[in-house]
Amino acid sequence: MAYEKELQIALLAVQRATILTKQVFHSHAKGTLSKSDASPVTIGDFGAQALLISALAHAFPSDAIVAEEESSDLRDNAELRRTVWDLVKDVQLDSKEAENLLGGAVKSDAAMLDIIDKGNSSGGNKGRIWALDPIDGTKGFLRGGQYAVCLALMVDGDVKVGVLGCPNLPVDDAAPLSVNIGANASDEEGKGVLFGAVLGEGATSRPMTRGELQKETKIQMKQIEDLKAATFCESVEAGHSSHGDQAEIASQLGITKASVRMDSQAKYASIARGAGDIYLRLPVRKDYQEKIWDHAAGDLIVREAGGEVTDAEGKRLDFGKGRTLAENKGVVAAPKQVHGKVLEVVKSVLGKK
Ligand SMILES: Nc1ncnc2c1ncn2[C@@H]1O[C@H](COP(=O)(O)OS(=O)(=O)O)[C@@H](OP(=O)(O)O)[C@H]1O
Ligand SMILES: [Mg+2]
Ligand SMILES: [Mg+2]
Ligand SMILES: [Mg+2]
Repeated sequence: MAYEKELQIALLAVQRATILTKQVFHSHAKGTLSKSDASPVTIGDFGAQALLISALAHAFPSDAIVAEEESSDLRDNAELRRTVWDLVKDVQLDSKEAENLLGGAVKSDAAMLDIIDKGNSSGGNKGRIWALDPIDGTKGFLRGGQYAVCLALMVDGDVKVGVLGCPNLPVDDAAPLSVNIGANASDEEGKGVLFGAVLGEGATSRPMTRGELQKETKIQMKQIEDLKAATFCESVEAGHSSHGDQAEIASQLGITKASVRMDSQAKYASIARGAGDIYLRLPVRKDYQEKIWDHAAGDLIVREAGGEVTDAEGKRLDFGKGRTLAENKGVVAAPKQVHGKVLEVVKSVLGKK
């Protein structure tokens, strides 16, 4: 199989990072700060980024990394730095062999800061670049909703490997998507899934563990004949995608079921496994550029499960333009056989505005 080592390292690294995020999820103090764009970041985001990059830098030292967070808030705040370091230094996988593949523990708090900042690549369409989001859906994470730990490898701008760790999604791929899935999240027994895909080799899911990887199962999007019966997923935050446009599109497609709102790339994962059918993310603000780490893994997982992912104009998402999807607006993800129909309605609704 192509990219076998990359997939294995990515799955283990995401699994290890989720041990840390789950620990923070269950702790009272999440160390939340507000970033310059008013979005939140927590000790879980910093800690998970340090663990992910540490693993990548060990296994693939020459690869570039585009990651969401940077260390300046921790350099300016000794107490916060200590809190994150206290988490990072102790988190390890139960399997010694797996932990060795990731290079073991981070050496010191100073090394941790430098590791976090290795995610500062400007991206592009040359060579091997990892795109990583330590906690996607930080608002959801804080609210007790869905969140995802996201990692993707691009080679010359093309996504080759994608991994999503979703601690609060049910393990069972066939579990119906409840409308509350984005609100009443928990990581109790039976929750926690690792999704993976390699270009040309299909997509899989497996239960998340604290050690060795469990056996994977192939996932496929649901074959829908009748769009009226479709379930569509959208963001929780009305500022992240246009609930109004999405409701209008759904209504024109004849969809009668209420949308399922959840944070993070758990939306891509949920449609890829056939729990939902369609993911609509239509822009609210014309000037917002989507970040590559919010889409790279999900885009590949959906396409490898039999779906098509484009922007609102029908263009493939272009991950080779830097840290953002500078050439794309919005996301329309659906099973291949109905994507054209969905896109037609998206264009018509947006065209009338
Ligand atoms: N204005 C605007 N428009 C679109 N997207 C934005 C915007 N602002 C932020 N973000 C990014 O949205 C990421 C979370 O997306 P979600 O789909 O999970 O959003 S939601 O919270 O469920 O509404 C979120 O990722 P995280 O920061 O990793 O949580 C942001 O990168
Ligand atoms: Mg963020
Ligand atoms: Mg994100
Ligand atoms: Mg994030």
